[in-house]
Amino acid sequence: MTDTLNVDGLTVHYATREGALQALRDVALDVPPGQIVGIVGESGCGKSTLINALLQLMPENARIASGAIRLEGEDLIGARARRLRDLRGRDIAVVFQDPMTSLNPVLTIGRQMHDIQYREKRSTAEKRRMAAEMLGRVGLPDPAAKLDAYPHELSGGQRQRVAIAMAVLMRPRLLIADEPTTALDATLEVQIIELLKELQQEIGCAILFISHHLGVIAELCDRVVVMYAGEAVEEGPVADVFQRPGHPYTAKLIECDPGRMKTRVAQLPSIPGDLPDLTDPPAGCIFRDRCDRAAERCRTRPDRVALRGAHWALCHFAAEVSA
Ligand SMILES: Nc1ncnc2c1ncn2[C@@H]1O[C@H](COP(=O)(O)OP(=O)(O)OP(=O)(O)O)[C@@H](O)[C@H]1O
Repeated sequence: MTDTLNVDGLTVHYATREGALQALRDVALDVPPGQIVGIVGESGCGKSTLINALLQLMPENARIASGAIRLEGEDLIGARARRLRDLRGRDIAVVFQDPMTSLNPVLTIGRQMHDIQYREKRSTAEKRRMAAEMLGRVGLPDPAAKLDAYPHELSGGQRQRVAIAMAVLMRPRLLIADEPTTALDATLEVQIIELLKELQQEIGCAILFISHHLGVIAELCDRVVVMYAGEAVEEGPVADVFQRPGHPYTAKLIECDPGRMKTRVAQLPSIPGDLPDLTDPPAGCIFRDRCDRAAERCRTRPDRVALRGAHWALCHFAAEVSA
């Protein structure tokens, strides 16, 4: 079956005064239909660059040096601007950390939910009914009245629910959720995660879920991709990756504070050292300078080492780390 999203060998550079900054190097990932794939990595690992590339909304100094991005087999990098607008308006929905990114402050919620159904052949009354029903589904009290409210009249949690309701109303093929719960308190976060799970099962879309929270990824996702300094360094089924990581970076994240897996602390554990300079990344393993296991061999670039099932890690010692 064709993957909903397929990213292959994606390399993105930013032009900077110091030279080309290699924000993504040879990143590959697949999101199969109906699955939830998580992406985890510390700040600067390239998550935003990846999302912008997926949406083909990149800053002027960005350049896709190589690779392919396919939505159900259709190449997005070569797609025309009009086709991309169509895809973004219907097939790819995004829920951002700050719901105001996707809500228009000067339009009522009802108007925005009406507009998002622009391609549906429904009457205005029917669209309004569908919108209210969706607001009810995401747990907003008094949904019909909320349609006449402006975004600033709602709380942050309510706005995020509206953003999710709007995304789901699109019935997208791919939903990209970019840290959608990071700004919310823990109780709300649980509710939003439950909601995403439920709606995903209902509409059957694939989800790419970006988060700093290892616990949330563990709870929500089928698979996880761990990113470090512009590279996907490990990927596999969530339980397998978190229980038996094959990359020392993943192992370190988990080892630094295993309690976080349960308590969902909002930040990734900090591990000693800094990200490498991406205008001049080290040859060989990208994690070498921060890794306890670094050896002479790590001066050469590791290949993917296959572990159990569809689990791999980009480390010469993956089999030992995982054991
Ligand atoms: N427009 C830009 N020009 C130059 N460098 C950039 C630009 N945008 C991002 N970068 C650099 O690219 C690298 C990846 O950044 P990116 O924002 O994708 O990471 P991130 O994982 O999303 O981090 P965060 O969680 O902090 O947003 C970083 O080194 C960042 O400084």
